[in-house]
Amino acid sequence: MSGKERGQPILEAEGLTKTYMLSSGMFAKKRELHAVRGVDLDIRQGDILGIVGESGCGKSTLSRMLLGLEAPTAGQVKIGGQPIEEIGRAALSRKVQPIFQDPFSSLNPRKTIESIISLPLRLHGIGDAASRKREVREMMERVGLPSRVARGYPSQLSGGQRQRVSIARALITRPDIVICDEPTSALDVSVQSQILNMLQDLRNELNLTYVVITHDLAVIEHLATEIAVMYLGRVVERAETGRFFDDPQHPYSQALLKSVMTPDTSLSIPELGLGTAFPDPANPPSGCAFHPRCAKRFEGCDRIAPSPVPRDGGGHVECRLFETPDAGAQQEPAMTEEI
Ligand SMILES: Nc1ncnc2c1ncn2[C@@H]1O[C@H](COP(=O)(O)OP(=O)(O)OP(=O)(O)O)[C@@H](O)[C@H]1O
Repeated sequence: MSGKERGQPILEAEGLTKTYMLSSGMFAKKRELHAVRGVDLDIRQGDILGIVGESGCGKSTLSRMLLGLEAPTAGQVKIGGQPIEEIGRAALSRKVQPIFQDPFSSLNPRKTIESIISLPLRLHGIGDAASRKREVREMMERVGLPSRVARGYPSQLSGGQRQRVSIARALITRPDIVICDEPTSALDVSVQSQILNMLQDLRNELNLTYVVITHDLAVIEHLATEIAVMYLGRVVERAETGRFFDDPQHPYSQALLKSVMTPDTSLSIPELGLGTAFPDPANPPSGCAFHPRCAKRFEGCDRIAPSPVPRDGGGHVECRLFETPDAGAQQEPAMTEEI
């Protein structure tokens, strides 16, 4: 489907950039760390965009900016076409809600489950005590929590139940967009797919749009309609999920997919066989940031930054191989293993 047929984006990022200034002492010169570098995204109603990449590539920084929790250094986020600075904090938190990775640390241990789930309603002054109670019970039922746990505390629940509580709390004000940062990585494997299936059902029932941040391609394959692959603060490939898994185009995406074949995807992206470690965002490689690890690099990749090239079926790939049709013929000998 073309972008036009799918209607206007509900969430957009335009040239979104975050540069942190690092100080290494009172008299030392500050250094710049480019966490997110000019990211453009457009997410349509009902989409589930999975953002994947190695630790340190900028996923969480990007999600904090999408939530309005962190101001960008440059660029902007729009919801329904309106810049988020114009929306105001209270209205914004009714439109966009986060679900965090660790349901235990994000739930107040001294509050009852009912009080935790109803907090956003109370903060926004929605309803009276009786209607809030009804809303909470209804939402608990939707997320598969038995009503008897309402008067219990987070420590009495399993990890999966705690994540159901944080999902109920995120959805109680009926947001349009939910930003899920590693929604299942703290959970037992047996519970992960239950939570992913539930997120999918809730999206259909409540007309939600998700951005799912993860290092785990299995989560993307299970849940996402589209994928954005991040590398050192850039989205280096964006595609519809099925097309991506059938035909990953960026050499980094190909290495990521290959890594899924290794057994332990639970803690972080496993060894990618790329020869060198993820680069330091405070000292990024010149040209294409991926070139030191790329088995397909060729003349100029160490000097010239690639530009996005449209992919068949929508999305883009940011690799000079696709800008220069005969580039493969000029490949430099690779220092890394074949991908
Ligand atoms: N407040 C901050 N001050 C300075 N540097 C930061 C800050 N927050 C993040 N960074 C740096 O920005 C880069 C991107 O970090 P970010 O947490 O967004 O990556 P990530 O892909 O989410 O990683 P992870 O999966 O480990 O959370 C990293 O090098 C990180 O050290």
